[in-house]
Amino acid sequence: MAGELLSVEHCLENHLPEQELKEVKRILYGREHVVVRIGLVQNSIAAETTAPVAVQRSALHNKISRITEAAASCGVNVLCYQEAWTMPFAFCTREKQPWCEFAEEADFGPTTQLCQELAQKYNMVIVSPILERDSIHGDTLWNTAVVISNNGHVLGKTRKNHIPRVGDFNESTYYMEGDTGHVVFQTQFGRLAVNICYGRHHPQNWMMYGVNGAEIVFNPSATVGGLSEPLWAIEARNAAIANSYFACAINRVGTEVFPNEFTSADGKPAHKDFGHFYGSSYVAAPDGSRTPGLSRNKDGLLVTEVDLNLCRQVKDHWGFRMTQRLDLYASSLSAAIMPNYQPPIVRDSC
Ligand SMILES: NC(=O)NCCC(=O)O
Repeated sequence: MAGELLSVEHCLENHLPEQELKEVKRILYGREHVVVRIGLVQNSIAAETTAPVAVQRSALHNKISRITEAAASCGVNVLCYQEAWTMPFAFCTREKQPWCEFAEEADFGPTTQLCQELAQKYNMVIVSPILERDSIHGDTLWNTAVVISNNGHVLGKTRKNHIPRVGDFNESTYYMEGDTGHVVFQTQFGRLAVNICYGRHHPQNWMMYGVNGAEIVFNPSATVGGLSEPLWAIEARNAAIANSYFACAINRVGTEVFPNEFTSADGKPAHKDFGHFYGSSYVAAPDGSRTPGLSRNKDGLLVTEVDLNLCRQVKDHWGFRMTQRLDLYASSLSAAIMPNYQPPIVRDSC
């Protein structure tokens, strides 16, 4: 043998077949900790809202392709974009046209095709939240996240369960309440789920992804400072703690100005913008720690490494999942949703 041995590991890696190497490493070093590099993307729109739909979408495709390349150069394994990333957040307008034209098929639309190319090229799982057009079911629109495996295949889709009816978030005008339940996607880099935007105000929505085994739950959002900023830092972080998983909150940035005025039905003057989308994307861990947030007004890519084994360590330490008494709540809730339900309120008869 020429020269000094570089290291035992190097020698093993060079000479052992993959499966045996794994087993030898387990015997030598103990259980392998799964470290996953997560990327979150927050961005402003890339063209005027008056530009043709195809121009607006392609400008966003270009911007996001560049950010995805940057994520790849940081070694990101799983990348998630913001809610309805291919379009301005036009739901405030209540106009159907041209905004419904942004909807596209989840399985084979142009955005999914782009994400498939990127996922395969960079060996990266991509979570791509879009406005979905489901032509098989009567052209129904949904607010959907498409999950693309790192081999470029569409792993599946999950739809937004809770639709906001607050302020200018008039989203029920555009798409239906999701019908995919609380799907969890087993990927090479862990079990992922997606709780889209307004679902973050519903602890039971977060909870169900945990019940179904998620280790990382993304919350791609679009929300404005005047409405939700005081809640932002709390909700995903609390979800991570309560459910012993990693929670990743993503919000878009900038102020989007629309061609026609709309009102907020509050007696105040009509206006053309939604307010400021405040970014501030972050990742929270099951032990309650969190990353700093991204900027309130700049495009950003947050890259963070997470050890998925922390989910189990925290479960064993705190026991929140073990003590959560799902049986108690299942029977209480089954009773509470009945039309003739009488809440067990004990009243003072005097
Ligand atoms: N997109 C969306 O669901 N926004 C609702 C506003 C919020 O939840 O802060």
